[in-house]
Amino acid sequence: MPTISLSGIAKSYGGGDHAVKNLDLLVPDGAFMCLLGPSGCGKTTTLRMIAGLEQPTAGTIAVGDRVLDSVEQGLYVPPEKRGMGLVFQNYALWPHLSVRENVEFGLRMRKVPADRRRARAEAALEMVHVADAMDRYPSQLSGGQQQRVALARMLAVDPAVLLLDEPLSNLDARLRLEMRAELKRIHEESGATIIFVTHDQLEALTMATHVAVMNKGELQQLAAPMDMYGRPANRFVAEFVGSPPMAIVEVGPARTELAGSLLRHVTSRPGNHAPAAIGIRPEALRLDEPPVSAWSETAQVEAVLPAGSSWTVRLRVLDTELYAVSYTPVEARPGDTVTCWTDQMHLFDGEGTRLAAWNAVEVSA
Ligand SMILES: Nc1ncnc2c1ncn2[C@@H]1O[C@H](COP(=O)(O)OP(=O)(O)OP(=O)(O)O)[C@@H](O)[C@H]1O
Repeated sequence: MPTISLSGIAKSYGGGDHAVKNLDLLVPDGAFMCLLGPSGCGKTTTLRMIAGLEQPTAGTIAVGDRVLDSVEQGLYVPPEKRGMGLVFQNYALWPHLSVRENVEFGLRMRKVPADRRRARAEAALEMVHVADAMDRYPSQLSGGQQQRVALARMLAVDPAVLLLDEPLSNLDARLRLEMRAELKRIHEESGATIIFVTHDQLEALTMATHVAVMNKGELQQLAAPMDMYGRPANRFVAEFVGSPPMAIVEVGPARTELAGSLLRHVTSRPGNHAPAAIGIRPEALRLDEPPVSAWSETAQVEAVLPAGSSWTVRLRVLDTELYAVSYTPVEARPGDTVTCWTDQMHLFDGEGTRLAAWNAVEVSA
């Protein structure tokens, strides 16, 4: 299926505030696109408009040359004629139908002959690893299995576009992890285009080929996951993507001692102007021997929080608390004085936009 394009899409409900504002988005053929953002940012509304479940109040949605919505031309294609499969957070399986019958349901509606129906349902259930529960009823399955059956029901129809709205939200941590890997495999095997709504940045980073971060109905950035992490377009994306979040140090006129120290380092390099804020990711704040070119300060260790494979350390650096995350064991104890350093900072201007180029300390990711 060709590229899905949204141009100038807006949506307001009953004349109220805009749930989605002037959205331009290209979803390339075969992409795994995650719409990521906090609750209420317009992700679900965007997905529902692509599905045809909501009509935009302005703009155009097209798949290749085929226009699905055009407010200007008064054009609207209903959901069943869009050739897209949908799975929502509250996946409704028919309780009176067996797993197999549930998965065959969509095929039956499309008048697929019985033998082919059976084969495709079985293949889809194999794909999501619930084929052994084929003859059970939904009430006899765990939440995770039900979720997989909902996915199989959609996959059996073999849509070129899969639209998924927080489909893993009801699963426990282990199943979520398993299903993420599963969805990634299904995407690679089927070649389908997937649009996936989530507010979980880890989910987006681990599965997507493209991440679209939204806030307050507006697209903040569209990028490949690691680019988004390494080069966030603005403060919103910088703070939303990454866990623990990036520390942002304001560099206003009444600045903290830490801000002053960072600023001296930044502006000591030729060509660097004073930013309005400086961001440091916890994993970029290091506690080992600093290279000469890095910014460094002495710090007091306030707390060490081991988490199995990583150590989070709360530090007091001059007059400010900062968190460092280390993936090698931290020997320091509370009360110790250590040296912390970084050579990876993100500089933001007064509008919150990340300053594009910052020589010598530009994040390499
Ligand atoms: N049917 C509706 N009627 C009125 N307002 C709505 C409707 N659906 C959504 N909204 C509003 O539109 C905005 C965007 O909602 P939307 O559901 O798209 O956000 P979201 O990012 O998917 O959030 P969540 O993660 O909580 O589902 C919100 O302010 C919401 O209150």
